[in-house]
Amino acid sequence: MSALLQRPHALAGRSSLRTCSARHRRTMVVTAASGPPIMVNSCTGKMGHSTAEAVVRAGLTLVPYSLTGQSEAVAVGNVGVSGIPVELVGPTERQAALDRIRSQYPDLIVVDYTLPTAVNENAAFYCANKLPFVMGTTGGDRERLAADVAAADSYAVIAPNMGKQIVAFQTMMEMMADRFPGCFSGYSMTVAESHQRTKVDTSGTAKAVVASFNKMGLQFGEDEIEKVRDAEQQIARMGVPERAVDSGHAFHTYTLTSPDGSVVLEFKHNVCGREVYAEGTVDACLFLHRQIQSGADKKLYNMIDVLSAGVMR
Ligand SMILES: NC(=O)C1=CN([C@@H]2O[C@H](COP(=O)(O)OP(=O)(O)OC[C@H]3O[C@@H](n4cnc5c(N)ncnc54)[C@H](OP(=O)(O)O)[C@@H]3O)[C@@H](O)[C@H]2O)C=CC1
Ligand SMILES: O=C(O)C1=N[C@H](C(=O)O)C[C@H](O)C1
Repeated sequence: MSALLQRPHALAGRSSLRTCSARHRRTMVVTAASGPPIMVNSCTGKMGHSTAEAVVRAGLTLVPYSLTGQSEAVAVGNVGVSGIPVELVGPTERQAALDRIRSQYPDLIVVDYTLPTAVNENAAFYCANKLPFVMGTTGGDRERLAADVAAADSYAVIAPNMGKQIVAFQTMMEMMADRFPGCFSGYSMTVAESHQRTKVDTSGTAKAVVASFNKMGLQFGEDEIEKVRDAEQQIARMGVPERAVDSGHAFHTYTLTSPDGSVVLEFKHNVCGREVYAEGTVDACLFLHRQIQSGADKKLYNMIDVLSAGVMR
């Protein structure tokens, strides 16, 4: 019997899916529903694992393979997602593995929740293989990312936040910027974002919201966003519940103040856990599948497109 990684980063012994998974794999192939098969990279991470669980919850086929990084998890062989063994594929085997996977799941859509350092290389790999993908990973060179997708003429949804209600907030900020450009001219702003201490980059969501505030007249650079990663501050100052400090949270506060201090506006969005993003990621996959099936001319989307299409559950 295979030893599985039942939770991300909880290595549970060494085994190889090749020796034990035929029975499981047969089980997984029959779970096919009306949507596309979805391969989640990387199921060893917090977001990847949660998204893979959401795929299963939605009754879609979870492709039982996951591209991952260099960690020892690859040596263990597989990770358990809702009882399904998912084989981990390291960087050196990924092309050969993908060729095999594609012959079994020709319509697959890839989800990427990896690390900022992997974003561009992974996207280049998906583009080179003409794989439609949903990129939830933040950071990396975002301009290059968009340019690579455009050059490859590939289908993709790229967004720093997949949570329906947060995407709605982002949309509202974009609309406000379009409708009232310069409305906060002269105001000053502070932005604080708190995340689990393993988060290496500055929040991509905060960067996107700051871009809208810039259009509203605020002079504010991405480098001025305060990253809160200290547990004591997270609890005492940001109000993060203790249980969410390490397991995953995203608390954002944007405070806008008039030149004389007489007017203050505060925008806040606080999320504990991963589920809201995971569910939105499944919506993005279903949306992308629909666009591909209809042969849509537009190929590169963000989550505001997905929300605006009215397809978020
Ligand atoms: N768009 C959205 O709604 C959201 C986006 N995010 C973003 O998702 C990303 C991941 O976050 P989170 O899951 O918390 O991070 P984790 O650190 O928990 O997971 C990252 C995973 O990426 C894997 N990895 C590293 N390098 C590669 C590679 N080259 N190819 C494939 N896999 C690789 C790691 O595996 P290994 O150890 O084997 O290297 C690890 O399991 C971040 O950028 C975060 O900002 C997070 C929440 C919501
Ligand atoms: O790493 C996280 O956790 C999150 N990352 C995304 C970001 O960088 O904005 C989305 C959300 O904040 C959670």
